This record gives sequence, C-alpha cells and structure tokens, in this order.
Amino acid sequence: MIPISPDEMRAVDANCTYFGLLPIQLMENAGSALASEARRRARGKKIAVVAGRGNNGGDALVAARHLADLEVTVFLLGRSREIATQEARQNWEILEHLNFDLREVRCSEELEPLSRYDLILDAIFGTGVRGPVRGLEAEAIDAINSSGRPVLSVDVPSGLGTEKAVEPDATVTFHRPKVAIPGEVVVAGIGIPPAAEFYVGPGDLGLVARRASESHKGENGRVLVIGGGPYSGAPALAAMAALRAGADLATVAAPRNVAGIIAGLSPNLIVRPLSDDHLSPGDLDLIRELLPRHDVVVVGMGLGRHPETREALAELIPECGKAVIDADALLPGIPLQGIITPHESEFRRVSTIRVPPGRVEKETLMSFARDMTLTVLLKGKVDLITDGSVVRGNATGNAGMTVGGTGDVLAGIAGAFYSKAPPLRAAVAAAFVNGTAGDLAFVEKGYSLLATDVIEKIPAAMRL
Ligand SMILES: NC(=O)C1=CN([C@@H]2O[C@H](COP(=O)(O)OP(=O)(O)OC[C@H]3O[C@@H](n4cnc5c(N)ncnc54)[C@H](O)[C@@H]3O)[C@@H](O)[C@H]2O)[C@@H](O)CC1
Ligand SMILES: [K+]
Repeated sequence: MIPISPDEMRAVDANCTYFGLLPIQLMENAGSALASEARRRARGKKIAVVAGRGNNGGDALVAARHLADLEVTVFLLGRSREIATQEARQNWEILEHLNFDLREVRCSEELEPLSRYDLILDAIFGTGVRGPVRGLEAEAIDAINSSGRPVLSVDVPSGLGTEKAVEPDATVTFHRPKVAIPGEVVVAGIGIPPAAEFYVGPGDLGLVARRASESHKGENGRVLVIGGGPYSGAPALAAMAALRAGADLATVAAPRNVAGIIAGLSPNLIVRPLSDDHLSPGDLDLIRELLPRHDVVVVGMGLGRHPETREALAELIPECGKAVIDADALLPGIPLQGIITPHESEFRRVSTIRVPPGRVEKETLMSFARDMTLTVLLKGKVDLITDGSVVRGNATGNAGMTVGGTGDVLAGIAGAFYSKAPPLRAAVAAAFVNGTAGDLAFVEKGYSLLATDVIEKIPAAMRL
C-alpha cells in the first residue's frame, strides 16, 4: 500500500465529507478497528486509554465504548470542555452519559496508575500534532514510555516527527500507512472506498490554495499568458481566471491586432503587444525578456495555426519552464512539458494515439503522461488528470460549460495553481475549481451561462 502524508490524509478526509461520508462515521470505523486490534493484543482485561483533545483522542473514545465488556479507564489530558472537535466531544459525552470510568488529568501524577494496566492505547496526538510537545502532553508521553506496559498507538505514535514521541509496541494506522512510522504497523480500513480517493474534491484545493498571510506582491504567482490572434477573448479569459484563482499578476503577450482589445477588456491585465498579427519567431526576444518575471506560462488559447506561430512555439516552449499548454499549442511535433489540457480530439491530435471517440482509457492516458513526463488534464464529462503514476477524476461541471471559453478559464486557473504547487496537484485542483465555479454559475444562468460567469464564481468555488 502506498504511504500517505498527513496533508494528503487531511485532503482525503475533507473530500469524504464533501461526498457525504462524515468524520463521525470515519471515527466510528477507526475506533471499531482499533478496539478489535486492542482486544487481540490485550493479555488481560484492564485497558487504559490516554486521550488527547483532538480526533485522535476521539478514535480512542470510540474504542473504549467498543471494549465496554473489559475494564476500560479513559485518561483525558486536560478538561473535557477543552475537547477540540465536535466528533470527539460527542463520543466523550456518550461515555459520560453511560457512566464509563473517565478521568480528566491535570498533572502527570494522575497518570501513575498506568503501570497497572494490561494495555495502553496511546491517543494523545495523531496527524494533527504541530510544533514542540511540552507540559502535560510531554509528561504523558514519558509516563507511557516508562510504564513498562504494552502500548498500542492510535494512527501514529503520539508526537511522531517532534522531539518527543511515544515508542509503542505497535501502531494501528487508519486507511493507509502514514509516512515514517517506526516499528510494527497494522493498517486498518475505515470505510474509505477507492472512489473517494479517485474523485477530486475540496480537500485537493486545500493542498494548493493556502496562502501565507504575510506574503508579498508576486509571491502568489505571476502568470504569463501567450495567446490570441484570430481570437482576442481566449487569452483575456485565461488571464482573468488566473487572477481570480489567486495569482498576483497576469500578463498577456498577444498579437498586435488584438492587444488593444484585450487591454480594453480589463484594467487588471498587463498586455504586451507582439510585432505582428500572429505569434512569430520575431517575437521570441520580447517573450524571453518576460519569462524570468513570471512563474508559469499559459500558452495556446486563440493563437491560430499560422506556420510561423508553430515555428515560434517549437522554439519557445522548451524555454518556458513551468507551462500550461492548451488549444492551438497542442500540435504534434511541438514539444510538451508541464501540464497539458486537451479535450479528447486535441488529445488524439497531440498524442497521435488512435482511440475511438469517448474511449480514452485511464491506462492509455497514464502511459502517455509517463512516456512524455507530463501531467495531462483530459477534459470531458469526467475530467481525467494524471502524471503517469496517479490518475484522478473530476466530476464537477455541467453541460452548460460546453460554451466557448470555459477551457481557457480552466487553463488560467491551472496556471495560477501551478505557480505554487506541483503539476498534478495544480491540475487536479484547477479541474475541481473550474467545474465547481461552472456549477455555481449554472444555478443562476442555466444554459445561458458564459465563460465570464464561470470566472465570477471562482472565488466562491475556492471558499468550499
Ligand atoms: N478527520 C477525519 O475525518 C478523521 C480523523 N481521524 C483521526 O484524527 C486524527 C487527527 O485529528 P486532529 O486533526 O484532530 O489532530 P490530533 O488529534 O492529532 O491532535 C490535534 C490536537 O492536539 C493539539 N495539538 C497539536 N499540536 C500540539 C502540541 N505540540 N502541543 C499541544 N497540543 C497540540 C491541537 O490543538 C488539537 O487539539 C488522525 O490521526 C486520526 O486518528 C480518524 O478519526 C478518522 C477520520
Ligand atoms: K496517537
């Protein structure tokens, strides 16, 4: 089984909630699995639960209820009114109502009896531990380690990754192995089906959209859009979407015939006119000047098919660093890198793989991405996103989004996220935000929906 980091696990949990699989259900499953393992290991009836005030403690409170036929004592570190989550509090209150042996611990002396138990469940901290462990929690870790009794850690040994951690006999970890747990590890399923890790949700957004409150202008992404020619709206949509998705700066490099129109569309955009009515090799010096001042290049929308444009792209794209490649830049023979955002016929064109309509299989997409060292976001009813090793699906979006321009919006959002996150995470979150913004716009506009309506809903989609 592939290990999972705390951040990724938090994203899975958040997505489960979005799909209606609630934390209280997962906690019940976790506590039940934990109780089975504890029962298997306990050499006697006396079980001590040492619980912190987060959900890790909550898991162990559930286990205490499942072990009610044994002699269970719960040591809660701190006061019950300080329990941090609704789910853990609810489980504490059940035990209180049912008169379980509950002790609110305020100093480490109250943990001395630990050496008299047959098994200790360590549930002080799980994946939510932050910074150094001090005070009562540190003393409780010492008390567990010096108890001389068998210890079963819940999810991860408490304090793992900090200077002070429990050294258990074994750990029951939930769903998937967590990174870097030493010693014996038992992985317990908690009812999260593979589909809950395949489909994209707001947890994926959490993995890219965090912004440090003290960040400066430019630190949240500078996106250069290269597009336009036959079309003027496409690059403007991509650039506006990048700004709404959190980029600090969006520059559009566009052919001179449309540069003025684009600049007139929004005062938020910086527009650099190219030398001709299409992108040509003569523009490369200007673009090379712009590249170091941007983090990501979003290229292709509305460029048209002039042979000189093709020549310019072939030379330019390998110099772009992080690139989101879309539409008219998706041609065979033009080098690809970073993220590509084809719909199905563009995918056929660029990959030269013969697939019947509606039949791009996950495996085909993955092996193409792997061979080309690319992240592919294949737009469809369910978008498929892969970097060749992981494949994800995005089911947000609606039939109203077949209107022109929504693909440009998606590429712009992907550009904004790619400035801050690795390509797979950026593409996954962009697909979710674009589709969700489209769904919010559809509620108001129905089939009259326009790409600009989708852009206006990006902020609401990002608040999910
Ligand atoms: N969220 C979910 O859907 C699920 C979570 N689960 C459990 O929840 C755990 C994560 O729960 P939480 O996110 O509540 O976090 P934890 O229970 O790991 O710990 C967080 C608590 O400890 C406090 N804390 C953190 N660092 C501290 C430090 N250095 N010193 C003192 N106090 C500190 C926090 O203020 C918070 O109250 C997982 O490990 C797993 O056991 C499971 O119930 C399964 C489902
Ligand atoms: K723990």
